[in-house]
Amino acid sequence: MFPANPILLLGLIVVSYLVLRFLYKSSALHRINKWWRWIEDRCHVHQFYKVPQFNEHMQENQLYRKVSVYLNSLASVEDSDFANLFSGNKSNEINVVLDPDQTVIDTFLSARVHWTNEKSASDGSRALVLKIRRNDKRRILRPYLQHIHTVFDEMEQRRKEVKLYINAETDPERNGRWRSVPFSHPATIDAVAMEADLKTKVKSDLESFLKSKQYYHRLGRVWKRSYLLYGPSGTGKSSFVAGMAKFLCYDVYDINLSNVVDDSDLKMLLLQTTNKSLIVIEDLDRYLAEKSMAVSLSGILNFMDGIFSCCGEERVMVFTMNVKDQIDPTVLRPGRIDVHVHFPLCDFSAFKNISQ
Ligand SMILES: Nc1ncnc2c1ncn2[C@@H]1O[C@H](COP(=O)(O)OP(=O)(O)OP(=O)(O)O)[C@@H](O)[C@H]1O
Repeated sequence: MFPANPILLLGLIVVSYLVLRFLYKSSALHRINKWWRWIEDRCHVHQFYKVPQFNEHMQENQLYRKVSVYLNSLASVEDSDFANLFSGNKSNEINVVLDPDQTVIDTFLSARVHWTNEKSASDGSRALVLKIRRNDKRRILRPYLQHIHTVFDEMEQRRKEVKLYINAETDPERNGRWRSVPFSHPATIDAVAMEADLKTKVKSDLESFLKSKQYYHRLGRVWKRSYLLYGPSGTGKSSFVAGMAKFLCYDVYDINLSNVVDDSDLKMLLLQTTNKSLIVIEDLDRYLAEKSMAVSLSGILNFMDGIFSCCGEERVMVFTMNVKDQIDPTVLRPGRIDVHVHFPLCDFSAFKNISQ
């Protein structure tokens, strides 16, 4: 099959290499692939769905915004012939935005869909037009739109600036009102020195919590999880809380129990927190040991697991303590505390990690 003459064989290899190099350099393979897809598309009946930028009352269509953010995040946007480059909100962030009349291809559950960015010649308004094969429509349309919603929500969550809310106000008139500041704590979970296995376990526990909405709903449970971080002072508990908030991209509500007037004030504070938040009470053991607590033990128990703690979802509660041995076991029972994380005094390897 191959020429016996070595010179001919060498010539054949060189020519094949040059042909392949030419095809690759001239984007001919890319073009052939495009033409093939074009021919293939002509062989199917399609259905079109328009997502206009504005409704008939000229209000912005939220779905348009979601689809547009979703499409601009796809790697295939970069394959379109024209795309615009914009700087993003964060430094080093560059956004690729589809130009009018450009088409981007997406794949979902092995079906290919096309989105075209249309601009109306009459009023300049835009619309995104979804082209989907009629055969795939029933199977993928709804799950695909749901997928776009989910991806959009995740992206928004990652992009938003995390805030720290504090109930620091001692003025009785204003007590119970949250004050917010940008949360700029430099700690990350990775930067906290602790046993590697334990860190991995906590990270994967947080990750699976984020994905467990259906699981909690199926069991009829509120989508929340509580952590107890305990160990001597100065062992990294507060830093770990900051790392958790950053990892989850949740706002932090730091409850200072000294500024809480009574049980119902604590209730109000909780009711005024938002979903997707991390609610922290530091040094709970010290507070529970105080003789003259403004908030009763039952107030604390209800805060952790009572009926009003269920108003809202996707919340993580974190309590820190120096020691948990003297604590009333009802405070620590499962449901009130789901995960216990011990922060021992630094050993030599942890010390090395911190001081690096
Ligand atoms: N394991 C650790 N990993 C990284 N940094 C640590 C660690 N332990 C302590 N530090 C550093 O020591 C300082 C105190 O840590 P942090 O406030 O997180 O401790 P804490 O356990 O919350 O203390 P307290 O109980 O007194 O509030 C911080 O600057 C933190 O960066």
